[in-house]
Amino acid sequence: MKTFQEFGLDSSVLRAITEMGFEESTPIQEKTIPLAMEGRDLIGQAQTGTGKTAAFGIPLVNKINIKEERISALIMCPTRELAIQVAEEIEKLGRFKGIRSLPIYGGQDIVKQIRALKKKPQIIIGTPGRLLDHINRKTIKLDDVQTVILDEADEMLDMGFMDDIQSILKLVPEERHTMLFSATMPANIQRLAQQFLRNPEHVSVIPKQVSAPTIEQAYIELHEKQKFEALSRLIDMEAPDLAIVFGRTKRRVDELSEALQKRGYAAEGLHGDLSQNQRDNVMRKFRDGSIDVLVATDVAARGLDVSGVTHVINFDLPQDPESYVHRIGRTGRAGKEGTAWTFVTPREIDHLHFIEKVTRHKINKKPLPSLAEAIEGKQKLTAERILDLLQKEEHSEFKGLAIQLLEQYDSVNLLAAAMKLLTGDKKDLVIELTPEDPIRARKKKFDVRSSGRRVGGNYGSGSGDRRQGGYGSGGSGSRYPRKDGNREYGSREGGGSSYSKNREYGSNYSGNRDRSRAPRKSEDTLVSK
Ligand SMILES: Nc1ncnc2c1ncn2[C@@H]1O[C@H](COP(=O)(O)OP(=O)(O)OP(=O)(O)O)[C@@H](O)[C@H]1O
Ligand SMILES: [Mg+2]
Repeated sequence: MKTFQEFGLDSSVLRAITEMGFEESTPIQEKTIPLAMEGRDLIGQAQTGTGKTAAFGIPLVNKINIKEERISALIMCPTRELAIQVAEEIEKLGRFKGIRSLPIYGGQDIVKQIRALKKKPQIIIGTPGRLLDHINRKTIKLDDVQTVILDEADEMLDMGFMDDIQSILKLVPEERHTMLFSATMPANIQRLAQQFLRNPEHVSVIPKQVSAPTIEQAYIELHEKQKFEALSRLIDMEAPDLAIVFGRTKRRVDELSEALQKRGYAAEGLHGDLSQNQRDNVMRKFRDGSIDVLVATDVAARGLDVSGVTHVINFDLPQDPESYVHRIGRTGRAGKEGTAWTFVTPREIDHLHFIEKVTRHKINKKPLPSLAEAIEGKQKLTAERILDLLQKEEHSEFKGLAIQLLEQYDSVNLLAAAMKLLTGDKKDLVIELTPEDPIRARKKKFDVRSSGRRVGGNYGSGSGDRRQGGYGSGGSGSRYPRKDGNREYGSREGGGSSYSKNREYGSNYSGNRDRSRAPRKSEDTLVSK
């Protein structure tokens, strides 16, 4: 791999890269940085957690003229959390150069944003809904934008952001540098690329499989009713540092996070019906480790980079292979190991096979963890906690009492009783979750296709165009059942502006659906029951 010195970057940018602890470039960075520095439009695809943010961030900050007092670059992201995170990375990369960057997303006080915009940032990192809102208010002008980056481009398309992106890009000069990035590039991304990019270079570093090889993947076949018990056993057994548990709907996430709390786990939920404050709090607690289980809808599936996530558990099977790839990609990042477990009900097995086929990776079956294994795991953890405290020598105030007790009781029994108390077993607490419908795949046409030319390592699950706004608009062709207004396929963002209202997902907009994801065409492989 190349070192960053070899790219001919500005010394202030190199300094920032060094401070961030990056020694060598990752494969996607090695390929895209030189091309981006030449100003080539490109589509960049690489596995989750392999540094795509810096792959576009480094050439971008390198290029920005700090004397510029107008917005010269725009990065668009599908969710607020991702916009915040990407903005932080850009900030880090640009700090020695003195670059001004600003995240702009829904749910945050717009007046505050307008005030921050007066400081003349050169780079804006935003979610489409709120960006449009500012454009409409004329608080953001795009006439001088020279570079546009769409992070998680396929997701933005899939969420029905196409109109918003089109409206935004119409206001950006045609003479510009445009780049798209994602770990997954379904064939329909071609349409977006044709429209927005000029003679793009396809850069793909997807070796054989779409998911990072550092992720150990397994599934457990079980019935809906067994899921909660299985989850708590898994957590006890595996003792994750940090885990993300994905649920299908907001209701699921609420019920599940509450249930986990009742059982004594430090868990909280994240979905698009929470206020931005709540969302920020949950993310902060997860990042600093004050909670260790994040229960989330697909709002957390894309792009989020939290170090220390050792486990991803798909409590509910994801809707499509892309979602699977991104969800499990929250672990096993930057070369670290990770484990991804997926719960599959018997009726969903076909869908799981479809995911395996499209992602070109066999997912091994594992047995349901037994109660004995769970207990053993929990006991081990308790012992570790005790030994940890012993080493830190933070227990002196209990020594007097310990001596007294040991004079009267047997030491083994005493310690065992203390451990039982510490282990805090609340297994007798009965938890009942509202069941979710199974996801089912259509029997025929499991072929992995793409329309015409492949986009890099495209695995082409979505061969058809996805119409916009199909879901929730009353059409009968939706592949998702409509009866459950609680569904969320990833909270997207919206700014509460007039045009984004009926597609507002991220804020407190009361619509149950978080996004109007379009149905795939009939020849596609996924359908609802
Ligand atoms: N050259 C590098 N050396 C070491 N670590 C790096 C390097 N580049 C990026 N990283 C780190 O790797 C992690 C993953 O990077 P990033 O979030 O950009 O991945 P990604 O490819 O965008 O993943 P996703 O597809 O999930 O969005 C981050 O913590 C980032 O700081
Ligand atoms: Mg990313």
